[in-house]
Amino acid sequence: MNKQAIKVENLVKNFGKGESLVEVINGASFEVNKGELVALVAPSGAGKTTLLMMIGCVEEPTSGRIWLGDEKVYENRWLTKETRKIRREKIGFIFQAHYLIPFLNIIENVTLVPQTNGISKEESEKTAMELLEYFEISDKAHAMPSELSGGQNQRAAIARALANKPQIILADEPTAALDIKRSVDVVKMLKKIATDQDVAVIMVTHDEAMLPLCDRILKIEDKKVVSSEVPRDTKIL
Ligand SMILES: Nc1ncnc2c1ncn2[C@@H]1O[C@H](COP(=O)(O)OP(=O)(O)OP(=O)(O)O)[C@@H](O)[C@H]1O
Repeated sequence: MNKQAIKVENLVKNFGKGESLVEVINGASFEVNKGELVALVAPSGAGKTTLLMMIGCVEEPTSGRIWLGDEKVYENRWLTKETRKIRREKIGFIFQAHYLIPFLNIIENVTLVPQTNGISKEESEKTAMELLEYFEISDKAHAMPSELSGGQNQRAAIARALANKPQIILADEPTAALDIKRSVDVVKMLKKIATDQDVAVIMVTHDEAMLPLCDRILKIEDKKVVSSEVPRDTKIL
């Protein structure tokens, strides 16, 4: 079976035109395998979120090629009209602020996308409860997001990202609002998901303490993407 979950070839992203042209990514090529947790690091403004949003079929690249699993989704244009469908079926997003819907309880938040995808209420609630149990917040299933701690809300947001059984998780600074212990918990959880469910996870982070918990680092350098090993000698909690 093909191990590749994401492949990007010669990707280019510019914003604006003429004098106001901003080149953000210029010729990025890399792959991420199933089961891998990869940290995406670069200075502020270097294009981390932009890159994540292109892989997530949210931001249209300027040129290049993107494969998600075996499917080529972009070659100088989106190869499908239904980028939203690809997003819904293949990708789970996790953000810094958890973005749970405040007027829905936790289980309603987690079942929203599967039900939008046509999964029955019963089946989506069964899967959601399994996920909430896995994340040790099943007792909060009927609580509102405002009744949960920051770490519990972030775990609920990860459960929501997993509810549509994505092949790829794109996490944009998922630990930025958490203290070190909770951050370590979240990153270890992402690694466990990657391993247990053969999901590819790309996690944007500014926190060097999280790097030893990842499998590999992708850095944006000179508008390209380079891969490096994680520092193994740093001791973490
Ligand atoms: N819609 C847009 N229009 C014009 N320029 C944009 C747009 N979105 C992003 N940019 C520019 O692209 C560059 C990369 O932005 P991006 O948010 O991807 O960086 P980042 O590495 O995620 O930064 P940070 O770490 O601060 O979140 C920045 O110079 C930004 O100003």
